[in-house]
Amino acid sequence: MEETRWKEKIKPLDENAMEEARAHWMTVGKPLFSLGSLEDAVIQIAGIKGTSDFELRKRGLIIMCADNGVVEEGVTQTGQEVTAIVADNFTRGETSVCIMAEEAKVDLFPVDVGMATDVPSVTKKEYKVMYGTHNFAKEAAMTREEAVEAIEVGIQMVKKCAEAGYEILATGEMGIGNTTTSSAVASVLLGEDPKVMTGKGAGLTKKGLRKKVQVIREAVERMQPDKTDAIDVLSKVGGLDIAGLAGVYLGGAIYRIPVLIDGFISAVAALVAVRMVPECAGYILPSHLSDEPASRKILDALEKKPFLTCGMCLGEGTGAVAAMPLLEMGLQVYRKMGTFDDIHVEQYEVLDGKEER
Ligand SMILES: Cc1cc2ncn([C@H]3O[C@H](COP(=O)(O)O)[C@@H](O)[C@H]3O)c2cc1C
Ligand SMILES: O=C(O)c1cccnc1
Repeated sequence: MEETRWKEKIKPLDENAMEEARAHWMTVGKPLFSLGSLEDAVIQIAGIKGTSDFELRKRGLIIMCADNGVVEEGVTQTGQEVTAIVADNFTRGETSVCIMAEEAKVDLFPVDVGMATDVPSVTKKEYKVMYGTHNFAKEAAMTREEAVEAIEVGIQMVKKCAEAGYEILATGEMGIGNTTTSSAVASVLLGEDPKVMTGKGAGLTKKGLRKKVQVIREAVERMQPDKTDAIDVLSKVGGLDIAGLAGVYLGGAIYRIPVLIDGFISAVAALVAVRMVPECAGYILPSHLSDEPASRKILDALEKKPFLTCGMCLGEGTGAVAAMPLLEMGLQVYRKMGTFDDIHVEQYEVLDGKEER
């Protein structure tokens, strides 16, 4: 089983480093626990990195780009040529996430894991699994082997980033039709009705949304993906971008780099990764709550509480990139702020960090 091979490479979080970070927060001269989940994130990242003394200055965003055969069914507002246009624009600084990433000092790594056409500025033969998936309304989106290959591409990308010294990674995707595949995968994995798990994606009329739900429902009923086997679900009704991102989460756990979830699609990929190898969950951090209707359910299933809730639903990694400066602010308070002793504030009782909040 592929999962066993990945699982063997993942170690548990470093409890000592987390204990040190937790204890340090208790000395920082501010109301205890007052930076909320930013404090938890710093503690978690200490566990990931195996030290309570770390920086998150070198930041990367891995953007998985792929096409989805199911767009033939009329489940999107634009054609699949948009995937290639936006992918190319990632390399010119001309997409929404490029502009946000410049502000947040995040480097972009767009990857063609399966676009329908080659985009010379992005496509590399070694990462391209296939030229778009098949239409899952008619046949399985891809073979099991192709899904695993896309997962391996994600792991490889993280390896490269680890070797280049990246300290934190964000996930992003570009692929017209990928909210359809994400809703299909999520409804199978969570055992929910496709209607509950499906939204308008990049924009659909009410009629278009009804069609999208119907296409997902019929495909799931016909192909009967095995909900206990995430790779089966991916290959029958998923996408190469989701598979590639699942690999990025696994890679984060293997190479001990924190990986931020972006929006709906990226959260579904995190769910796939965690269903394959539950041990990778500790290496994953949330960012925002996407406005796609099923996002809350997916983050709940992952037991991740988003830092930001501002109704974003853009994809490309925008939500994950938006959370980076916030995390950085929390980290710099942890690193630079004086202790209660330094600022001459006496506490009546000194707590050890194990108290209930
Ligand atoms: C111009 C444009 C830029 C985008 N950037 C991200 N997405 C987002 O929309 C797509 C998913 O929505 P759907 O499933 O409805 O196709 C993904 O590519 C996602 O990243 C975009 C979509 C468009 C149209
Ligand atoms: O939440 C997302 O990631 C999202 C939602 C709609 C369209 N594209 C991306």
